[in-house]
Amino acid sequence: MKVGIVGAGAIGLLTAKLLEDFGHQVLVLQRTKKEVPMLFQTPSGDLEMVSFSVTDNWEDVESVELLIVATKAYHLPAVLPQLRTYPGPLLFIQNGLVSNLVAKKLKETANVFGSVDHGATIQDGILMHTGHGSIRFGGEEKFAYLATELGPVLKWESHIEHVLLRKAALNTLINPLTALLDVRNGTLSENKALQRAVISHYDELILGIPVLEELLSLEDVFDLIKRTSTNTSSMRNDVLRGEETEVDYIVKPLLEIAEKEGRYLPITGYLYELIQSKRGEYDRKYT
Ligand SMILES: NC(=O)C1=CN([C@@H]2O[C@H](COP(=O)(O)OP(=O)(O)OC[C@H]3O[C@@H](n4cnc5c(N)ncnc54)[C@H](OP(=O)(O)O)[C@@H]3O)[C@@H](O)[C@H]2O)C=CC1
Ligand SMILES: CC(C)(CO)C(=O)C(=O)O
Repeated sequence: MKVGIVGAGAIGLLTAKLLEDFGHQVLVLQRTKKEVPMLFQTPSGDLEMVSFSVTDNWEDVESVELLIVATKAYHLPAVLPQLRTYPGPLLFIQNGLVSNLVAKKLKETANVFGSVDHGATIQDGILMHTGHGSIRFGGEEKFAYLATELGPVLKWESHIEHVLLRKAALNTLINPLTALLDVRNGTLSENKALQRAVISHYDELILGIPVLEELLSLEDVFDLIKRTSTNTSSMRNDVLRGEETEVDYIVKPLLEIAEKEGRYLPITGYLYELIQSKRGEYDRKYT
């Protein structure tokens, strides 16, 4: 299948590599022409040479059968207008809950949404696959064929909204704290006080958004923290680099979901504001 990927970042290139390994023809669209990694490191540490087909011309991806948008969520306001005339399907794989934004801006296109469980980063010109996982996606049933055509890289989920909500809750519990305290994920379970803080925050989320209780247990939360214990969360990474964060797409939608039911989430709201305060650093850098 001919697949286009918007964004030559860690997840865009990892997805390209995995799809190419299964025989698909992949073209990666960069914002501006830049060198891409030529080395790939597997989760077990083995190195392989890689080569990607890249372009910075949107016209080149017009004829693909699927376009995967692998930018950060905060890039979407700039990217979505470019996608208005694309016939689709479009697969959005950002962390967070972006479907409302996409639906508002792209009324005519066919959109599906996914969640990435892989870990990936680009360091010293090497694309590193730091954690095995999958890309689960879903939406209108008529797009389930994509999972069959694309092979094991993409897994169809009939209730993708639950997968995305669960992931947003996990990211809300882990990312802001690690970013604010400048600690790796594992510290949240190793430090007893932080462990208690995560438990209180979890209790608040399941009281405020009751459906979460069926989707996410406290054990799941600490299991993920332990599995990613050496990770720098994406929010901590963004804050450290003085970049924008995905807080408006991960944390804010949870506040809004609870608010619709007349509930306020004080811990979540407090963390949201503290992360927003870091935005000042981003604004100072860019304005
Ligand atoms: N990395 C990980 O382990 C995981 C990431 N995710 C999620 O996946 C998404 C992608 O993350 P990740 O790959 O790490 O992020 P990166 O920052 O590595 O990649 C984002 C890429 O998008 C590119 N981009 C931005 N705007 C445009 C544009 N207009 N046209 C073309 N390209 C553009 C950026 O280009 P430029 O270099 O020019 O800025 C950058 O290369 C995020 O939502 C993240 O939360 C989810 C699970 C794990
Ligand atoms: C799962 C976790 C917390 C891994 O670091 C992540 O998705 C992130 O950092 O955004």
